[in-house]
Amino acid sequence: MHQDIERVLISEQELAARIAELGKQVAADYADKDPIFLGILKGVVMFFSDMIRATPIQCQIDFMAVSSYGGGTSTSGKVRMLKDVSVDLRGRHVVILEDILDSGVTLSHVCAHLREMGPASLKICTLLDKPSRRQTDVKADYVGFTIPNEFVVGYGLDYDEHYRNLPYVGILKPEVYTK
Ligand SMILES: O=P(O)(O)OC[C@H]1O[C@H](OP(=O)(O)OP(=O)(O)O)[C@H](O)[C@@H]1O
Ligand code: HPA
Ligand SMILES: [Mg+2]
Repeated sequence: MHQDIERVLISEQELAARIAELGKQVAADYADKDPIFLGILKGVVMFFSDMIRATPIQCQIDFMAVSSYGGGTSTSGKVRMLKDVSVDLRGRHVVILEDILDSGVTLSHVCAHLREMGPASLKICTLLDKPSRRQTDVKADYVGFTIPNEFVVGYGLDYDEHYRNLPYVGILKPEVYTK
């Protein structure tokens, strides 16, 4: 295990098993809808690639890049859009794929932006949900794991742009971000 990790919260095996289940559920719900899976970069990178391979239906993919945490462990409250969608969402069934729903500031902002584009439907699929931190009333339609109020990294999630390449989700030692 990495020296900065206090403990593994979700192992590689647990991630794979849960994503296989989520993929089956989303595939059943969207089988005839040719959905657009819209990933919110950068944190979603690993979940996105595993999730779409677990969802073997006709679909398209696209990405937005937004950032609000910078080098901190709580939201700055300001969501910077670094890359907008690049396909036409009008009349399409859109499933947002996210790594984590925490304060909800990011997804509230993203959903408001996407609704203006006139999708036929808009749903949220998040690997991790941390409801204890919520500041907005956004709710996910598909949740991989509900997690406690801890700052987690790995499997795409970062602290100050590091740890994204860990294959598991781990709790970061508080001394790493309080020093
Ligand atoms: O619910 P919230 O409190 O808004 O937090 C969730 C968002 O925070 C992280 O993004 P971040 O701004 O760190 O950008 P990144 O994906 O590039 O790491 C994460 O990937 C989510 O998009
Ligand atoms: O717990 C977290 N870890 C990493 N990035 C995050 N963005 C929101 N919450 C988190
Ligand atoms: Mg981040």
